[in-house]
Amino acid sequence: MASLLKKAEEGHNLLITGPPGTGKTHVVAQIVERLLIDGKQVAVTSTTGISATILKSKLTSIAGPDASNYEISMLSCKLLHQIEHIFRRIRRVEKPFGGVQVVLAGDFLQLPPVPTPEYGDDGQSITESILLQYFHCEQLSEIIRQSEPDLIQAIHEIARYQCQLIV
Ligand SMILES: Nc1ncnc2c1ncn2[C@@H]1O[C@H](COP(=O)(O)OP(=O)(O)OP(=O)(O)O)[C@@H](O)[C@H]1O
Repeated sequence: MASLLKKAEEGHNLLITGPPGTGKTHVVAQIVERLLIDGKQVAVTSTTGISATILKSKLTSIAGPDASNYEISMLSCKLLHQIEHIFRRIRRVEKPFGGVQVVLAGDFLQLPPVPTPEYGDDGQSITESILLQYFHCEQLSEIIRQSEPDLIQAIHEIARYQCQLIV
């Protein structure tokens, strides 16, 4: 986590992924708090109401324009590109995201994007987006929420569609 906080403070765009319980929400909350202490403006969004509620409960203060987006597996490629375009147009800065630092977090093995054909959005995941070249990507792997070895093994196996645990 220390290295992620350092990267965030240095202004890098971050993509934080990992299985359930590896501390993604925790580290995003820490990053937000740290950037606020550094005097930056931070906007936090989420693709689901429940994850926004969980994240908000971990934050003591929130304020707009460094951006953090949580539950990133549900963000479609099209929407990410639209956000990038809007940031560039509004700020009139020809850099990725108009120079706004962006932190994305989530688990691509959890909920996928919902296709919205009426907006021409096929629901493609951001994993193939060319914008990811502008991100420092880090995968968290240590499951912190659970301590039981069997359960942790089952979580990893479920994520790989290989669960063999029978109760
Ligand atoms: N560095 C840490 N120090 C102490 N506790 C931590 C740390 N990281 C995570 N935790 C705790 O571990 C639990 C799981 O963390 P968290 O909810 O951030 O995981 P997650 O990866 O976001 O999970 P999910 O994908 O299910 O939302 C929480 O209770 C959290 O407070």
